[in-house]
Amino acid sequence: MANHLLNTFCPRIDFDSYEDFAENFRIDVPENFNFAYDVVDEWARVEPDKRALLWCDDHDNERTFTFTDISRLSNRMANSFSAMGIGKGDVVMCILRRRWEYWVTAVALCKIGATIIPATLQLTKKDIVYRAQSAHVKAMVCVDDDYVCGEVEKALPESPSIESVIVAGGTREGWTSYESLLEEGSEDWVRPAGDKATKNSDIMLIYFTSGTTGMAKAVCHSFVHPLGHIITAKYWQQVQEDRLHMSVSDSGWAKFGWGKIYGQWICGATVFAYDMDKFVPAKLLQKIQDYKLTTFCAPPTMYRFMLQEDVERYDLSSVANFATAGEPLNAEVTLAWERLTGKKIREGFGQTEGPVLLATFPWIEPRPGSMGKPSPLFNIRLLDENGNEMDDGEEGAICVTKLKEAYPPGLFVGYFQDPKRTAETVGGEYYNLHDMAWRDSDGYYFFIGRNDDVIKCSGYRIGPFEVESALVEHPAVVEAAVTAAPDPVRGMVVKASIILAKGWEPSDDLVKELQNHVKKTTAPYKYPRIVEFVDELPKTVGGKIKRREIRNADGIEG
Ligand SMILES: CC(=O)SCCNC(=O)CCNC(=O)[C@H](O)C(C)(C)COP(=O)(O)OP(=O)(O)OC[C@H]1O[C@@H](n2cnc3c(N)ncnc32)[C@H](O)[C@@H]1OP(=O)(O)O
Repeated sequence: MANHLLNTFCPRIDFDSYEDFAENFRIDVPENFNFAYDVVDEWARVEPDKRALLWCDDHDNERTFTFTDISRLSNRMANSFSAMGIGKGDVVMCILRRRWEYWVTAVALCKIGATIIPATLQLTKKDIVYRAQSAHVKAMVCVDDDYVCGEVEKALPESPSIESVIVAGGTREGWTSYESLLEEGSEDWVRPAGDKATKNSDIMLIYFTSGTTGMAKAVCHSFVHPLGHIITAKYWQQVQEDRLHMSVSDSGWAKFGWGKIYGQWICGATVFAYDMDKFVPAKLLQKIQDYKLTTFCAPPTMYRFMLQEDVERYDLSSVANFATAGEPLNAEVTLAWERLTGKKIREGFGQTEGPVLLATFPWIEPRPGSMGKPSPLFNIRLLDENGNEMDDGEEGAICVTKLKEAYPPGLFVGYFQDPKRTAETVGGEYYNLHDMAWRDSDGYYFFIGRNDDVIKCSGYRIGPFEVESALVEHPAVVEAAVTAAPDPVRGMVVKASIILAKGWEPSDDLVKELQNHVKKTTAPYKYPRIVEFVDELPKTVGGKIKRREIRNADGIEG
């Protein structure tokens, strides 16, 4: 029964051209849409043996889950979570790497109507406390990992809202075993009705993501969010029903939502998950070859790392479509990839705040350096700081406009319990992404850079203020400015310009010490890979650090 679900949500799914698609694609959002019942359980009902997930790791473990398996296991977990007192609107944070339990947990919480916070394994105690306190986290579900569980245990005394800690993939003293919860939970679960049913406006998911100032912001997605990813999966990644799709991402990132669950399952594709201990480019290439993946997506940095291997040695001919997003893809990379594999890489663009916004859709010939054209779900415009629309060839900020006319399905609905910031950001006519771009006369968009201080490095989004705060906690540092600096492999890296305290001298040892200090104080991926000791920092009259000046001196526009 091909495309059974897509046809339910979209009046039309086949198009003749990009123009036809841009004009006529539509999603009809059902009332009280719930991904767990309306997608997972629905596939289990109509095609019980349909494969949902093929999972493997670095230790010869491999498991296949059908939609029926995910449906039953999530029923069990929903019952166990409920027995632990987790109900509709409660918040559960998951640090599960790419373990299969993540999928079961996400679906179970969706069934209950609870809110999930996916988080990366690199979080420190401080990050966990901050998230637990600001979102009133009631339970933690974590992978059995000494670092992860250790940081959570350190965070518990300052996180009084956390009532339960659950460990997956092992057992630990003081932690409830995930396996035992699965065993104990009944497989009978009835979709709640009335007040207990989820509404489209309820919060399904919160991502914490870096901004320019302060700690990470809590970006809220409603229960409608998964539908927005139909565009991401079907028309950008071009996933195929019953074929394997792989997106490389830890479950803590929005990229996981983009590539490993929502749109893929709505399209009936099988998610391929490789729960790697560490990213080893050769092993990833081997998996693509061995499992004959049909569609593949990874951040540009991973393609750059793979290109340092002997790519020609691998048979990647099963892959019909390669995609990328997360940071700009250099033209040289896409050209080198095409030379070696015969396929171009299709770039997409978006943020944690929504599904794919611009992409090289199927009818569009990829242009090196371009991220493609707008998704039909969004009224994308390039605007100047006064909200005026820019012409072809002119630089403007990418904005999602006409929010008041029709709020696009999949776009975030605000910041958790922060109505002021929500109103300022998405409460008006348009949402400004603060990403600068220009458009050519054929309608292709080209990324220029951020017009704020947020750093994109190796596909990560890093707020300079968090790193500066970590640095000034060290006695050697009087002041620090954190900016992006270009890097051939990682795109950008974090650079710290530091004024030392009296009595401290620049040295390689001190650089290492400061880097390790940041790794311990804030998530390790944020540490400055370049450290420069300076006598003074460029400042405004008001004393604010002019990060832009440092960036420009390093050759970065904007
Ligand atoms: C569209 C989107 O949303 S994109 C998706 C979101 N982003 C991503 O998925 C990120 C993609 N990028 C990556 O995964 C990585 O950068 C990779 C795999 C490409 C490269 O990985 P690595 O170079 O090994 O590390 P990474 O960039 O994560 O940096 C983390 C650093 O902290 C270190 N580190 C990691 N965990 C810890 C820890 N618990 N304690 C101390 N140090 C740690 C790492 O060793 C690394 O330091 P090093 O380079 O000095 O060895």
